Amino acid sequence: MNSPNTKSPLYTAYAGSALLETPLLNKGSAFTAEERLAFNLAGLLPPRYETIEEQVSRAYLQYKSFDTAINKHIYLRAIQDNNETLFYSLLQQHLDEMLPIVYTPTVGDACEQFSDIYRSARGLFISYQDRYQLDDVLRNATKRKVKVIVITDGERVLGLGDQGIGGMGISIGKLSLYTACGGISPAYTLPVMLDVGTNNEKLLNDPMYMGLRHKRVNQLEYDEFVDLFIKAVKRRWPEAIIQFEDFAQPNAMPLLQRYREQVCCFNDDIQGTAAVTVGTLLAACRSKQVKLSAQKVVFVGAGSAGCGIAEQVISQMVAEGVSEAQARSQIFMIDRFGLLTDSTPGLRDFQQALVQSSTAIADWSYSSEFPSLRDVMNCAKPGVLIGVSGQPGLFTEAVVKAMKKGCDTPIIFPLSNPSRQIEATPEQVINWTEGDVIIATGSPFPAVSYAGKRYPIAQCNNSYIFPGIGLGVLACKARLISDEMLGSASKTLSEASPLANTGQGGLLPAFTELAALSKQIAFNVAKTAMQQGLALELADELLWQKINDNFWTPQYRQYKRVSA
Ligand SMILES: NC(=O)c1ccc[n+]([C@@H]2O[C@H](COP(=O)([O-])OP(=O)(O)OC[C@H]3O[C@@H](n4cnc5c(N)ncnc54)[C@H](O)[C@@H]3O)[C@@H](O)[C@H]2O)c1
Ligand SMILES: O=C(O)C[C@H](O)C(=O)O
Repeated sequence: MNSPNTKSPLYTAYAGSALLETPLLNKGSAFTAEERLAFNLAGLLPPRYETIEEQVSRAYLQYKSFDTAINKHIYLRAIQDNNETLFYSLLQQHLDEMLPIVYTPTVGDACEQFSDIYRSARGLFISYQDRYQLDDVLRNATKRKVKVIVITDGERVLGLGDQGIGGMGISIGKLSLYTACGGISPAYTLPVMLDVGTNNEKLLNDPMYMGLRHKRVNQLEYDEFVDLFIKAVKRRWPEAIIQFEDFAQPNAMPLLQRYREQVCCFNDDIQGTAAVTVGTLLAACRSKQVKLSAQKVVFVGAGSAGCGIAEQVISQMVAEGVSEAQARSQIFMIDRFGLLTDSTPGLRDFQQALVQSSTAIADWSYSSEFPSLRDVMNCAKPGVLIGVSGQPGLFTEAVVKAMKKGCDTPIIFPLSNPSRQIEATPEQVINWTEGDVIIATGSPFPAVSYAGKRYPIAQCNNSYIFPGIGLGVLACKARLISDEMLGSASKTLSEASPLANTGQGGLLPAFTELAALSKQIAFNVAKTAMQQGLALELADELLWQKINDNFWTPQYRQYKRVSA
């Protein structure tokens, strides 16, 4: 299929009900009289011809008639499975209102209830049983070229743990954002769920559960399966970007390390999160007129996201001129048992470089084996606090007040998703700091009013980053995705901060500006890839042209009939 975005007519052999049942092609009541004749649609549609704007108005009315977020989600997914152009047109016109329905927080409910609310299949469910027929499975997916794959095994969905096959909701949701915010045509995207079983007893005992009903396969079996999948993708679509999404901690980093030099891939929870958080931190520091390298930064949750962000913060501090040792000494990672130190047992590889030395904290006073979050607040006096634990309520009033006592205008980012897993709500943080705080969350929260002032809440979510990275990689045909390319996305985001640029407005640009921002991120990411020899050398003008050519917008094209 040609890019559905070009103005030329689209030639298709589909006709009659097959055409109406193909969501990428279906126009419903917008098929013209001429098309209805040419494609044997007479009698299959109500007589009136409608524009996409009229269809969007009706769909929005219907959307509004649902009271609960999950029912709205189910309704939108049904439109997506019926008519993708209409779905994206509707989403684009109501982006602020509908992103929380398509994506976090509602996507968390959709994953938890995946088998209960299941209507129709989308994407590829590849089960462990299919491991020796992956070429056939990928061939079944689509005849088209696939450019972006979002893959999950559903083991750590947001902060909701193992959701087994329900993780597919995340792959679908992320790809919806690739299209809505990064302009990647839905024709070229593929959500994938690798079903290796689940350790979630509730799901294993649920008669509705649609995934494999056994515990997750062992590590050797798992690694072999993922490897077979990556190799099969390489054979079928050698240029596709693979985005790893919501893998649990024991697999997230090892998979990234194993494949990042072999295929064009990235892990959104490690690298996308690091890029968006450093970009947002830079904006916060700029609006406070301080340097990130002058801050002590505390993380609650030393997992994939926390350690990924920490390493990127260190790189940024080094870029600002401090030594790596100095930068590392300013990072405090807290996990279940307290601060990670060089005497903490059982640390994972990626946590070991992020510990505090026992000598550095020798004069701290604390009562348990390792300093608690509160102890760290009192003793280190950090300027930045980041929550990526998936555990609600960890930023207590005492913790936030202790932090405020030790610094001016703390920067506090409770990033755990979905909303109900957040470490402290924006309202709590603003009350406890008496409004003297810079805050960003991972899920959307409404603005807070405090003492006559309105505080918009920035959503420091990966969705600011990955659509632009995908668009840039596709435009320049980058072979790999480097840390520098992610750093360039971060910098572009920070430069777009209304608060840092003007002293007013949100810390991050509105989601409605994401399409323009994604194009700018794409451009800068592609330039970095070229400088590193990872992509085609293109003149700026040609690169912009490729970005714009790749940017799909939801408009109907005129169809012409070709015989089958
Ligand atoms: N930008 C974003 O919005 C964004 C991006 C990525 C992840 N997240 C959120 O961050 C959370 C973690 O994601 P992850 O990929 O790092 O998961 P992970 O499982 O790799 O890490 C979570 C870590 O938190 C630790 N933890 C659990 N309870 C704790 C406690 N009481 N105190 C301190 N630490 C505790 C765990 O031991 C683990 O190391 C999730 O809720 C996810 O939704 C948000
Ligand atoms: O999915 C999101 O909203 C961000 C992040 O990938 C997460 O896992 O929370």
